[in-house]
Amino acid sequence: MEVGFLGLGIMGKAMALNLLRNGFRVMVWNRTRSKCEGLAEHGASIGESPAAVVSMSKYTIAMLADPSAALSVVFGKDGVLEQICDGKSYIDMSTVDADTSSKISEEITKKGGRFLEAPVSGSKKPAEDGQLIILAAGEKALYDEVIPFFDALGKKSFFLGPVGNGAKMKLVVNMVMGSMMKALSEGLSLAGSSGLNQQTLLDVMDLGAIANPMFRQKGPAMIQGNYPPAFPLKHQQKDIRLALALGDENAVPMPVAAAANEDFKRARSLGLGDLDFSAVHEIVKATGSWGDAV
Ligand SMILES: NC(=O)C1=CN([C@@H]2O[C@H](COP(=O)(O)OP(=O)(O)OC[C@H]3O[C@@H](n4cnc5c(N)ncnc54)[C@H](OP(=O)(O)O)[C@@H]3O)[C@@H](O)[C@H]2O)C=CC1
Ligand SMILES: O=CCCC(=O)O
Repeated sequence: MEVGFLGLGIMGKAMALNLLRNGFRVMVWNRTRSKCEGLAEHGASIGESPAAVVSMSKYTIAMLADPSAALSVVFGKDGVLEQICDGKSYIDMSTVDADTSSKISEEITKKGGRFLEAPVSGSKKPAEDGQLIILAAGEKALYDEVIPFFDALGKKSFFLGPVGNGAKMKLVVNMVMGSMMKALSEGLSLAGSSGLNQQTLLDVMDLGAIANPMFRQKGPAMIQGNYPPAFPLKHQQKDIRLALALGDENAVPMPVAAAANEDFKRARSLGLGDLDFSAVHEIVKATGSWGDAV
């Protein structure tokens, strides 16, 4: 099967490579063209625009930064809408809000195309290893048809019903994740300030009821003040902001997530947006009594 792929950032590059490794013919496009060259070395062809990719592909997958990127790639000049038509499908795996996804879905289907939203849980390494968790919603027949792609990209796919449910599920998960990251950061700071060994704190937590891969993977680097980007902080802040908006719409109070959002916003304002989201630790450290101030 041939497939188009739009957006070759941290996630998109790894995902497109996995499709190639699994024997699919892939045509890629990225706003910054230089990022396409690495994929071409692995056998991808390069499209000159999103429209060019859609014109050559029965299925086109997108993995873009945020709602504004997702909308501009579809609605902009030389965008997806210019070539989508009966017989072609668009699968947006970016993390966006339900309104953005619905807008895209409506216009694609008006043109006769089919649409699926399919944001993912799992970061750079799971993307490289084809171990993502796929949260799909939209047209069920299309979901069934693209399972071979999802099998190459992930370890488990969920079909969650109408368009919007995938986006919402993803935002809820990342709202919890952002709040947990703030809690971990406060725990490390409190341990340090109280004269405890921070690695021992991680070891203790890893053996008990709150053990989880995120603490295990990010904790040691946070102690060292290292934040190589796997999940960029600017995207975590976008997700928690969109989750808070979903909370507003549904009158769900979320004071913990709102407090975490303030720290992620502050981190962005201090230029930490392109680091891993664990860099929020620099903000927690700076506002406490332990560690180096930002
Ligand atoms: N990293 C992670 O761990 C995870 C990320 N996600 C989500 O996946 C999506 C991609 O994340 P990730 O790969 O980390 O992000 P990156 O920041 O690494 O990549 C973003 C991609 O979006 C493109 N882009 C940004 N703005 C525009 C625009 N206006 N028009 C066209 N293209 C644009 C970038 O192009 P260019 O190269 O030109 O800048 C790049 O290809 C996000 O929605 C993120 O929330 C989901 C799960 C995990
Ligand atoms: O959206 C990013 C999620 C990162 C993860 O699930 O580890």
